[in-house]
Amino acid sequence: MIFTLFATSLVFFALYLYTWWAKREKRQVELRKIVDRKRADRAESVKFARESAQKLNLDTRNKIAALEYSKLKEALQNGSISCIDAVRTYYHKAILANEKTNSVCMFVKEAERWALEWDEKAKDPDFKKPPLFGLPMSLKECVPLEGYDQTRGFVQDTYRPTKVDGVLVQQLKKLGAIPYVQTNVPQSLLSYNCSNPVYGKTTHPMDSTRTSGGSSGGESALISADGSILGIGGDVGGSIRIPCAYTGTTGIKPSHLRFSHRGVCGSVPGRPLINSNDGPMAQNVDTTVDFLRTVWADTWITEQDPYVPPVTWNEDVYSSTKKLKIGYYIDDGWFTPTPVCQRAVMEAKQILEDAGHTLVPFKPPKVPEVIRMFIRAVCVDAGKYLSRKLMNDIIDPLLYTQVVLWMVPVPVQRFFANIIKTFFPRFGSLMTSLTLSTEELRCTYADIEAYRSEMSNLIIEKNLDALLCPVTVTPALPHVVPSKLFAGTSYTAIFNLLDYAAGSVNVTYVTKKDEQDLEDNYEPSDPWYALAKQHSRGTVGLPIGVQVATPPYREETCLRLMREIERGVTGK
Ligand SMILES: CCCCCCCC/C=C\CCCCCCCC(=O)NCC(=O)O
Repeated sequence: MIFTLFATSLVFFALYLYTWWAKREKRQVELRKIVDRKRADRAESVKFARESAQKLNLDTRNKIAALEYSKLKEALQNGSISCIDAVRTYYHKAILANEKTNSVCMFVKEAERWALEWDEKAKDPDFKKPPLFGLPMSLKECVPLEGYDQTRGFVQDTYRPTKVDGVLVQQLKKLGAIPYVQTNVPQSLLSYNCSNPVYGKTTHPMDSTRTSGGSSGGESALISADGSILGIGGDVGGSIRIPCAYTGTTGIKPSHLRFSHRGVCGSVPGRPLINSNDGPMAQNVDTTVDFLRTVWADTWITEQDPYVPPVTWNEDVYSSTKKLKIGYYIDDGWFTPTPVCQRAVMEAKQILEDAGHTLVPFKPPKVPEVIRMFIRAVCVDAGKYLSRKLMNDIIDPLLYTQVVLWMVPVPVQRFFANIIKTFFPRFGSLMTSLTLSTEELRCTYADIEAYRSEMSNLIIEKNLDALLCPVTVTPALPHVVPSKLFAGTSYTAIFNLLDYAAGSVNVTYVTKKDEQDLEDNYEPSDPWYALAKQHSRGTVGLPIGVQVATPPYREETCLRLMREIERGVTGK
């Protein structure tokens, strides 16, 4: 009797599995067809951009291509170059960068028309040019742009073009900027590599076996390969700062209420306490400053979205010469960075001291706890939203490790956590991070609020204006590693949890001596350290950034210090 019952259950289970598998296979075939169609559309958009770029004569193109941001802006303002010529030049530059890095999702065809319309308006002698007049700008794929998909790397979200521009894009267009290209992201956005089944894998401009970072990895690759002068990324755990640090570019994640979130689709909708934000990415700090000074010049954003407080650009704070007190750390007590990332912080510290600031050691409290709270609150529902979407899609192989972790039921993770803690304590502790219940989640939200208070008290008590620390624990990693080494985001994630402003600026490049230090002084005491060590080999010449962070609404202080570090490094 028991045997019959068991055998029947087995048959039903096998049948259920087979039906599930057959349904999924059928869906995969449909999805692959969609991918083929989308890739053909992309090829068509590249063709369009190439033909448009070819209409520009070579001399003009070379002249415009050589202009740095401020000169390009000035030339557009004084009319020595036209908007259409600027767009065609940047179509050309992005095509070249894309051939090297696969960083472009779609060229924005309308950019041509918008440029011609601005040029037409500029013929009127009474026309007052807006401040970003004619400036070509790249946008991360998930930034809402009317008529274009925001797929976040999911095939199921292709051919669902956004109906209305996001508030930031509306403002960019009003200010005269011309979005000309959408850039690539990792599937789900919740990763710091950059690959998805729709548009494929974006590579680092200096080493194609490595990632340009993520999730704003299309932006960092395009900007670093000189295919864009200014772009918009997004960041919920490091997605602007890590790609910048990997590629030698610069960017800032403002505290989240300095921009509108209306219509913006992050990695997990309905996430109250871990705040993502858009932010500028560029080749240098001055460009990001100029951009933010322009978009925060007035309260236009607040007028469109009353949830954004009317906080405008504070030039006094940015231009202040007051000497500041800065807390610095090279190790957060959760993940010791590889030697080169520590050296970068010490060099930035020296630069800031030479500029007259006071640098004091600082230890952020409870970082192992912070990373657990972060993972719980960033996933919100223990990964259900993401795993459902992924199961209904073609899953990018570079995301497999993370996907498996989201799929293992939380009670099973909890059951094995204690056993795993005995031989891999850090992983074991994160195995309790996904939430088991609403009650646990509520408690974590309360803990995050308490942590914000604790940090505020510390910063006030120690009279600190800013913090200086690594961006992440290694130089740019091979494509497959970030999904295994998500624990390495503690240096960036903490500032999303705190909702601080945080930016990344390039300081140095990996040297042979750094590689020797890695061999001699970096102990691979657990599998994550072993991964970090193994994949930091062979990185001589790759850029390394540092991070500056300030409490909310002090973006101007953050940028001032980033600029001072940059000046100390480049002499310009
Ligand atoms: C051992 C069990 C662990 C559970 C599974 C954890 C899965 C990893 C979850 C979070 C990793 C966070 C990586 C963050 C990278 C940067 C992402 C980002 O900023 N994205 C932008 C956005 O989402 O808008």
